[in-house]
Amino acid sequence: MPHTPTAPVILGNEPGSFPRGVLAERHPAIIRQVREAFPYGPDRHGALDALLANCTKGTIEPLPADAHDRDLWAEWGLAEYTGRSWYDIPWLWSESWFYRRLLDAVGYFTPGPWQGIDPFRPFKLAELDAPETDAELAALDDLTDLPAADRARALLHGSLWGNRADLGFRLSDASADSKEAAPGLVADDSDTLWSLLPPAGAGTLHLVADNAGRELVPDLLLVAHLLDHGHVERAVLHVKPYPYYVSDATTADVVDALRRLVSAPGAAASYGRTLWSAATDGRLTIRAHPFAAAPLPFAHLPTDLRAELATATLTIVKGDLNYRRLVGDRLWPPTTPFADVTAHFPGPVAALRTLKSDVITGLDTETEAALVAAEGQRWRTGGTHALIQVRP
Ligand SMILES: O=P(O)(O)OC[C@@]1(O)O[C@H](CO)[C@@H](O)[C@@H]1O
Repeated sequence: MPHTPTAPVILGNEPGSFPRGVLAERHPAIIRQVREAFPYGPDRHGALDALLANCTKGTIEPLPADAHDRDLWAEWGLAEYTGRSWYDIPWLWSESWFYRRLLDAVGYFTPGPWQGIDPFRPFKLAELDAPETDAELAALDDLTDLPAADRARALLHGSLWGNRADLGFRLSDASADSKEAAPGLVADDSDTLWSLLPPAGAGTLHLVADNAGRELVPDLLLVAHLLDHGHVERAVLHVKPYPYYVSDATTADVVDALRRLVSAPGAAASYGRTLWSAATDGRLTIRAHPFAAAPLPFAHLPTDLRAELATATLTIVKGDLNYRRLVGDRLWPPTTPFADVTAHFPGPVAALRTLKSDVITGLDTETEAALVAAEGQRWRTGGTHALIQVRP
């Protein structure tokens, strides 16, 4: 019998816990920011007021009878959680539900003037247009003279640390921008990662993207390098089908990032052109599967997506939320082997993640002890540590 490890699912009801803070403070802050960012009329303000009351004090309510995705949410457990407090059900579920309901409140799915308007777009664009993005793109010129393998490693680290502070994280943590990245990684399987992506590889990379802007740009640069240097023949970029977790990338965000790259000075533009032509000839495809915004762990991948990922040479899973979905949003003992908790995944998988929630696996005993001695449990959520974990 294979060993199937398990641990308590994270809920939002533990007083003083990080998840409870997200439900009780971060979500109201996000409602406030979105409200202030658009000239919504009284109907939208009323709907945002109702959501604020519901998500902090109310219970999970059914979707309207004509909701386009009623069947999906039924499959994803809505009936089981209806009538229960947002705090008492799996945190992963209530967070996804928040973004789904926020989009309802701003009219994203309703025929009318606000249909399809991304409520997070002003924040995403501000980041893409920021001087820091210019500086990051200009730094690519310095990589040009490096041997290709060193450039690849630098781009891998760019993609990893690009995850450091997503916009949702920054809304409730004013110091997130100024935090120094810890020098070391808490786990580093990058040698295994490179062994799965040798030069002259003929396979397909799947990259499950996380945030737009300053995370997506380095993700795209890494993909461009891997395509350009023949590590893979094709790449598939998985994005969200609708705005989610404030800064998660959608197709529109990929377009913005690509346009930013091709119009940049210096080396950045040639990465952009590589990607643009790969998209044009089918070597780079974008996928926005509904399951990308599902409130469930990847152990519940639907059949079509499971079959697709089974053919991948490697799937790179970016970011904190995708890590939670990959290993299961549970309070694992930190030394639980990463290979055990990802055994369900249909092919080789790599996680690139900065640590922004309680979930962690795959640490060795010494690393965990050193982190606890230095920081108590703050290292789990502070966004200053990172990992590269691979299950071949
Ligand atoms: O997936 P990302 O962008 O790296 O992080 C998402 C995040 O900010 O949102 C969750 C709390 O809302 C946490 O899992 C994590 O801190």
